[in-house]
Amino acid sequence: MESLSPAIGRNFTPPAAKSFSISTGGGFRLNFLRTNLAPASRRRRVSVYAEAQIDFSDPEWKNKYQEDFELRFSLPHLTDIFKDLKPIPSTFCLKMRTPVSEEFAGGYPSDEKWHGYINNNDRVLLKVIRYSSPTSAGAQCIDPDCTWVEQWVHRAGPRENIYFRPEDVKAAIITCGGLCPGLNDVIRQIVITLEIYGVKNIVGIPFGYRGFTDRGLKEMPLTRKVVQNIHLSGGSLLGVSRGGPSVREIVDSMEERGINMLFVLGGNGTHAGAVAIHDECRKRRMKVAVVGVPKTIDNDILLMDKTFGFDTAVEEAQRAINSAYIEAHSAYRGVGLVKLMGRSSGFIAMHASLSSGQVDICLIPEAPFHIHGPHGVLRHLEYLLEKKGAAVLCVAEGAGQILLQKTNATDASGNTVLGDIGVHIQQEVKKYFKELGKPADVKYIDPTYMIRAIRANASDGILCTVLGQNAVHGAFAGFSGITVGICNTHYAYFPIPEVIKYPRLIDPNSRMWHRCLTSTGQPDFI
Ligand SMILES: Nc1ncnc2c1ncn2[C@@H]1O[C@H](COP(=O)(O)OP(=O)(O)O)[C@@H](O)[C@H]1O
Ligand SMILES: O=P(O)(O)OC[C@H]1O[C@](O)(COP(=O)(O)O)[C@@H](O)[C@@H]1O
Ligand SMILES: [Mg+2]
Repeated sequence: MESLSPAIGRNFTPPAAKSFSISTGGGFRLNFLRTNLAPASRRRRVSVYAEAQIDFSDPEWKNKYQEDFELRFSLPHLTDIFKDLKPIPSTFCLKMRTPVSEEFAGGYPSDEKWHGYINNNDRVLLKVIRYSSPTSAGAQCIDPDCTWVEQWVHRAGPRENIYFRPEDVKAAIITCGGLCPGLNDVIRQIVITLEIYGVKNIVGIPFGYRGFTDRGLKEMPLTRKVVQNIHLSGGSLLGVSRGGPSVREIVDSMEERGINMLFVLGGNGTHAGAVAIHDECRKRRMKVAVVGVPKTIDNDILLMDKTFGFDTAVEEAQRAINSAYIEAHSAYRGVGLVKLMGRSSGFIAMHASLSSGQVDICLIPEAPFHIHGPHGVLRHLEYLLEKKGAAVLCVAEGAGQILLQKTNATDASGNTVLGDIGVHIQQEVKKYFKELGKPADVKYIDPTYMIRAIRANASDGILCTVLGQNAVHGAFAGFSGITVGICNTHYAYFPIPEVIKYPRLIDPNSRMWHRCLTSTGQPDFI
């Protein structure tokens, strides 16, 4: 369960638009705009935050909210810019199993009896819990009464009509940011699906966005043969990087290379880049589809059940926890300490703690804690050593940053370089027990890069397959500036800005975090 923007307050979903307003009692103000359903481009243009309050005494507020939601989640489409663009029947049909011929003289293959296409009006329900009160655990409410408001997003999948002739397509795939299990699986599925549509010109851009401009980095031709076995190893066939050229330089390079489909695999930074590329292409009136596939081991993208690689990371993290447990329990007054990834969200730490059942203390960025003092982590550790003879701590890398010296350093992408909370806790534990004059044998494990570099497990393999295929379907359907995700076990397209407004966080009042606390038995460290 993600928490909401701290600026808005945990029980309220941030909507957008102007001309009617929501009063929240939380002291924030939101505006709504009443519009008739206009073409997607026009609707998006008018959907903006503004400064007025939603009036819940207005009997129409719910309808207005839903209209605005529809507007915010409408998908940018090539026809927003190219009004006269005419679709053609899809070349994607699984009844056509033989290789697509070089010439499409006889028209594109199709089978009228095949019901494998998604209707453009199909929708997926975004929120499935009906909270009856804002005080229900983890409740996300729009109004103070927590009224049920349906929120629908666009169903992903192949459409009957497409907006690119496969022989005109030059598709490029790029992987940016840090590694994540499953990148190769997604690359592989994108290539395979493009080929099924009949695309022959597919390339990989090496080492993230910098591959567009760095001299000496050549694009890599991709075929089914090239990608056939790449999912058997971790990492990215194409390589990754942070930082890189400006959006203008990237789009210049795309223009030069004749790229008209770009598949961008990355996290929130990469997706911000993808939106900027999409906007720049529109400005230049380039007929380009930019489609993202969210890649973040931290699982910090909004609105999705999970992102690919997360399950694998949890499974691998659990192994590290198990080692820490064995070390701690085999030592005299042993303390096992594991640091896991999670820049601003503690999902891996929470899920690995839950799945292992071996963790006594789980620390995440979303739940503040004291190390020292009567309610601090060290005092509880002392209690655990007395009671159980050993203890296991699991800490997310972004936890407790307030306790560390700030460096103000940033990486090439502008992300803050975090202090090492794992090392800090290790030192503090040693110091504390030394001063107490009691033994404590601390074993510290930092499996970060080992976790990130492994290949995807079976469930992530399937997730990557579906996301990769849907990314291609979205591009052929003429959408651009969108991304794809799993939503209540179904697959949906989202306009990119909606999923990167802020990092998805654990709600400390959610059932999942409460379950974790139940499992570890840890107290509040405040
Ligand atoms: N706001 C932004 N606008 C455009 N590009 C961005 C933005 N933020 C990050 N990027 C680019 O996206 C790439 C990946 O970003 P990074 O934050 O490292 O990883 P991630 O995508 O996993 O969050 C980098 O090449 C970076 O330059
Ligand atoms: O050392 P690197 O490569 O910069 O990566 C470290 C960061 O990558 C992450 O694993 C995930 O970051 P991204 O989602 O941006 O790739 C963070 O948890 C961690 O802080
Ligand atoms: Mg990021």
